[in-house]
Amino acid sequence: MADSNLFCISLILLPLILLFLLFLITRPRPIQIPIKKRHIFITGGSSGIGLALAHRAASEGARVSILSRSIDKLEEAKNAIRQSTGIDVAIFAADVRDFEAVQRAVDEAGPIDVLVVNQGVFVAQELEEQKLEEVRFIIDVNLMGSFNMIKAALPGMKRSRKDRGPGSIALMSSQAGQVGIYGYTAYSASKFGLRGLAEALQQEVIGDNIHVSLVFPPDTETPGLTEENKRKPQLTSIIAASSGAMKADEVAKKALDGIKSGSFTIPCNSEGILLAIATAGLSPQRSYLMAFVEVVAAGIVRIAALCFQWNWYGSIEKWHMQKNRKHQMPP
Ligand SMILES: NC(=O)C1=CN([C@@H]2O[C@H](COP(=O)(O)OP(=O)(O)OC[C@H]3O[C@@H](n4cnc5c(N)ncnc54)[C@H](OP(=O)(O)O)[C@@H]3O)[C@@H](O)[C@H]2O)C=CC1
Ligand SMILES: CCCCCCCCCCCCCCCC(=O)[C@@H](N)CO
Repeated sequence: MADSNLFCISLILLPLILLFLLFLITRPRPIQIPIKKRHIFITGGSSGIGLALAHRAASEGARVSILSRSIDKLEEAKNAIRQSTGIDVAIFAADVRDFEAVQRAVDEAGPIDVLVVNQGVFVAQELEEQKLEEVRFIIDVNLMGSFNMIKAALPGMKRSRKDRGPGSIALMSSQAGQVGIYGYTAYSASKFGLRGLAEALQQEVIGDNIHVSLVFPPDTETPGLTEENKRKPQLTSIIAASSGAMKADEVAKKALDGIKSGSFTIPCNSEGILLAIATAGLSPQRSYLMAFVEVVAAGIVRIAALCFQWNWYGSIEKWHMQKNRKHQMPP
């Protein structure tokens, strides 16, 4: 009897002790990043997720700047945002691969409070089929382009922090930046790279009151995805379907809410929450409640992850079998 009482008490007490311990140690400390009346600078803001973010930020009362290459698409985006919100956004035509051009845009735009590094290109293909040129293009735009953007914006962001409150740098990764997916060797590498960049950068800029976020969307309905789908290995589509698809505006809402609440990791759907727990690793965590979930769910989520791999390798095996069968058929 006494034994079972003790068991019941520890069943309640142990989680509470763990929760309290995590409350004491989780770092960095929680932060709120206001958006209203602040300058938000969005790369790749002329299309898809970036455009949806620009819309939202403008309607929430932020001063918005968007940057991308095509001036026509920028003008079109500006007009669309003006029509739906009555607000004018500033537009900057530059290629993120060109540091000088990016620097000029940043200087002209003025002090940035929230930088959203969202530009990205994606061409899914088996590495054996993909030209090295295309690999380099993906790494250059997604990873080096993000370095260029941050290098250009950071000095101004630091300088203006004291009188302008907390700043934020948010990077658009992808669920393919949490787990490698067939057809995404180059793309996954570029997005995994962003995580290393973000984790290291957060330690470097916390002292300047700048807070880093990483957004991990699943497939999202955008002009970019439509283009990608024209030429995508079947297995890439099958595996990516494990996480379903979202609308650009839904992703933009998750991203903006995550940025405002200062989250380091921003998942976008329920599979994304599982992925975030499964890949928590040594990433910073501001919420002791999320830290609690990560600790308690780690084992079971690893089992779920292994089930997903089991399912994916099953699809790969089946696909190879079908391919071989086709090859053996007489003409
Ligand atoms: N859609 C999806 O399924 C998912 C997308 N993501 C990520 O979200 C981000 C946005 O994707 P999405 O909205 O679909 O993409 P879109 O292709 O719809 O838009 C991409 C934007 O980036 C700009 N851009 C592309 N290359 C450059 C460059 N070299 N310099 C400056 N701007 C550039 C484009 O304008 P322009 O071409 O005129 O330069 C455009 O504004 C990307 O980082 C992507 O990897 C993550 C998960 C899923
Ligand atoms: C522990 C359990 C985990 C469960 C969930 C696993 C699901 C993973 C699916 C990954 C999908 C990747 C889509 C990439 C989208 C993208 O970035 C492109 N559309 C852009 O090209």
